[in-house]
Amino acid sequence: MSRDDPRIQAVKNLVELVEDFPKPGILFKNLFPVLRNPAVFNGLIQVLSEDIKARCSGVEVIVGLDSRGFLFGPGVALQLGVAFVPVRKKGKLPGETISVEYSLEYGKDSCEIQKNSIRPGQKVVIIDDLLATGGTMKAACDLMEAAKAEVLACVVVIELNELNGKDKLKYPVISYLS
Ligand SMILES: O=P(O)(O)OC[C@H]1O[C@H](OP(=O)(O)OP(=O)(O)O)[C@H](O)[C@@H]1O
Ligand SMILES: Nc1ncnc2[nH]cnc12
Repeated sequence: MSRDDPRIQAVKNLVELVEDFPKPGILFKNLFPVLRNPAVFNGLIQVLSEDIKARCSGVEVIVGLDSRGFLFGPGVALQLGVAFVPVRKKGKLPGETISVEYSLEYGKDSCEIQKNSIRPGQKVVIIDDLLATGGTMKAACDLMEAAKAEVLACVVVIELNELNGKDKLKYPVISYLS
């Protein structure tokens, strides 16, 4: 089981916990120290890639979420020899886009992909650093459905179990730390 993999334990040891950031009451889990340690960062990319290869047969596209999904998605896509496609927050992508709106704690936001970036029927795996309420990942799943892609799994390094983000998602969630 990958959660017990020493490469994941090494990641766990580097996660920085910051109280009351960015707001009072939030315990922020910062993965940036992992990127300062090439051996641990590489180990994480290897574990993610091995699991996706084993569990998401036929994956054709790794979809990374703006912005911290961009830290891990491209490395995994390179390992697997498949495409990387970014989901961006609104107004950042040129040309024709597909957008979906999603709810935040206060108000709404939207995210987008370039219309020609994913073909109907393509098998995709969505990657982000962390699943909290699940609103961001749900919006990405909705975008994939709008593009008629087939979502094989949602992969995050950290899942905040107490927020039940998984309940918003109808696809398998693969996570490593909580
Ligand atoms: O499950 P949710 O409640 O939607 O929260 C999880 C999202 O929040 C964070 O991103 P953030 O919006 O802070 O943007 P960033 O990656 O650009 O820092 C995190 O990287 C996830 O994308
Ligand atoms: N607790 C948390 N730590 C890091 N990123 C987050 N995004 C949403 N909640 C977060």
